[in-house]
Amino acid sequence: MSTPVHDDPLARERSHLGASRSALRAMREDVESLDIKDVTANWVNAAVLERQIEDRVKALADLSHTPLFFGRLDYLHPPGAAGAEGAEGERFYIGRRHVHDADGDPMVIDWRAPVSQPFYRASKKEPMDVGLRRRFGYTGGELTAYEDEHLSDPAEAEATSRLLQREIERPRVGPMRDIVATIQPEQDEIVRAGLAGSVCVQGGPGTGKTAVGLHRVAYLLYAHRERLARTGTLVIGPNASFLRYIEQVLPALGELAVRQATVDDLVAHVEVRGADEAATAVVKGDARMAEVLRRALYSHVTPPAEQVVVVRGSRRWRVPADEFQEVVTELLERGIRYGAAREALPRRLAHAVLVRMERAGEAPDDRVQDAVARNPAVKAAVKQVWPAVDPAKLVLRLLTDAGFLAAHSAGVLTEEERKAILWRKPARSVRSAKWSPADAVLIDEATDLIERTHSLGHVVLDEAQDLSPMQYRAVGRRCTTGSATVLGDLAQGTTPWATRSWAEALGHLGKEEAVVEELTAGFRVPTDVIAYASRLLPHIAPGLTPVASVRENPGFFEIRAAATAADVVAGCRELLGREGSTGLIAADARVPELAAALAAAGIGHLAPGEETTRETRLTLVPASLAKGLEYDYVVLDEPRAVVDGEPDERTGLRRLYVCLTRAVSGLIVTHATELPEQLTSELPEQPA
Ligand SMILES: Nc1ncnc2c1ncn2[C@@H]1O[C@H](COP(=O)(O)OP(=O)(O)OP(=O)(O)O)[C@@H](O)[C@H]1O
Repeated sequence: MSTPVHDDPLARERSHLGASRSALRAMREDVESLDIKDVTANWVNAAVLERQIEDRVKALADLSHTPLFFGRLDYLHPPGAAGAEGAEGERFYIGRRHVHDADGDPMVIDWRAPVSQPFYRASKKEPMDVGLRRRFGYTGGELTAYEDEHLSDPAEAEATSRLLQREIERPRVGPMRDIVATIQPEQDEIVRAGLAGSVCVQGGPGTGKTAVGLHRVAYLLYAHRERLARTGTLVIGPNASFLRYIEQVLPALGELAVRQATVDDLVAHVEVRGADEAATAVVKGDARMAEVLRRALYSHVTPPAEQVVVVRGSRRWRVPADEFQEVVTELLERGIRYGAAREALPRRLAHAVLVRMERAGEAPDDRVQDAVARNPAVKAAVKQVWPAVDPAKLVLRLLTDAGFLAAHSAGVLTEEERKAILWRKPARSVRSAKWSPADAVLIDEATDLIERTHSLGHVVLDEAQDLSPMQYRAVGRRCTTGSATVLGDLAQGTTPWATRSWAEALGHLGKEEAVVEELTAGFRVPTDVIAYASRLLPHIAPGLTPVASVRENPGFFEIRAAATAADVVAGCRELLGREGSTGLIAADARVPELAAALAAAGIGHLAPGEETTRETRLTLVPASLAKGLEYDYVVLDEPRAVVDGEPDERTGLRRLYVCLTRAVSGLIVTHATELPEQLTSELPEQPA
């Protein structure tokens, strides 16, 4: 005889799941059946409404692979009555979205709601009025398990959650997934930090920085929906393949309107077709360039040499040069943007004329002031004294005209630095110039000097350690009136201008007040592998705390000699025999040879960021693109070549650190040449 439903907790939970699904379906049908003809006769409104309805229907979809709820909280007392005798607390199911029944009573509560917070934060030490915390386990969309913690029961021992562990250990397939079911308390604190403040997170590889940043955006959009819908949000990542890897996390959380971009995308004022040598890019990325640009721009403002004479009818009105100068000085001192001041200038001159008209007994009104401001003599005077400047042309001139650069960088740049940034082959025009990424950032700075950049409500900046000071400024001006979440790892900085300290970076960003948090629990890399990679830490970022892996599965880790590319491919074939994704990471220069060897062996492969399929689970990853990505299994080819692929040893070792920390379940390091000594210093090499 089967157990009746009311005695079988799992059956009861399944029945709640079924009921929640039906309720969600009813919510969706309600929206679908809205007849907008009744609501609006205007076709523009109708089109807007229709789109909103479509979005809402999309947001209410019941996705079979994402369980509707993953947790349950039974509170001890009703809200606001903690400690009240006799009254029972409510029960809430925690999921990705809010679901209510026909009466409007909640069936599932959004994970971001305040009542959901104890699901992530409550502990035996601080139960937050939670009597029971239940986690649910699913297999193929079916609710198959649950796990209870009685937080207020002193007799119950604290235990690690098996379901949590299972989620952490699950094989990785396809793009990044959300972690709503298993956000850890220290991560949750960052996720739910207020919108007003900026947060900076230093964390080693796999500590969940990217995950935390994305969940923070989702949380902020929930808590400040209207404000952020107006002001906008932005997630910045290091490159297109990384953005492809993370792009599905926010939509899966119901957030479809978050822009994701690289810093290069943000500053794409010109077509970038060139590249700088490291020494050049370092100078161009230095914050002192902002001062050079400012000086160069304002050198266009010249003291008025003559009076302005405005002829109206039979009368002539004169604004003497010294009064004109006073207006100019006042505008310079007010610190408004170059362009705004230039726009204000004609009206200021017109005002001076109007004052004279009034003194002469006339009674001019606003229309007269407008007309005077548009008078050709006023326009000509403004053009002379405060000319329009094109930001790209300004940068072009600085980079091509040695005299102009010298004049405006005196005392700011050294002679050597000037030489480093002057183009050897001067371009004739903005269009024909071979702009580099660093040049585009300079143009962005100049653009902002002329016209204020639009500021968003919140910006998440991932892999921040690689930004130059000028890039930080470019990001900072996109959130001057908003806040930022800055994520990074000083040990993974691989650009010549990589961040040395977060305080410095936050200064360039204009967010000096940001709190710096550290995450040290590692969710990706197995213990043995992270211990091996951490041998590099004293050489690449002394003082940083090594990551402590929370994975129980020891994974596997092997170092083996591989004389040829075919040996490397053999390693890949071995790993492809296991479940999940495999990455072959190699120095950029070795990628073509390995691609050929894979093809010769009949093994198909993908490029980073491309989605793995059942047939193709191997990604060939150039070391320069490995950052931020992860694979179940990794073959890391020739560490020495990875190090040597960078301009200096420290950067090389940092690149190697990034590459060594991409594996979730297992790593094979293959090498034909000797391993870098910093890796071999502790353990003798295992036999091949
Ligand atoms: N609380 C968690 N529960 C389950 N998985 C988690 C948790 N936190 C992070 N992860 C997983 O760990 C992996 C690493 O996370 P993430 O990529 O965000 O780390 P990171 O700190 O940005 O790493 P890197 O420095 O290498 O870019 C991801 O697969 C992520 O989903």
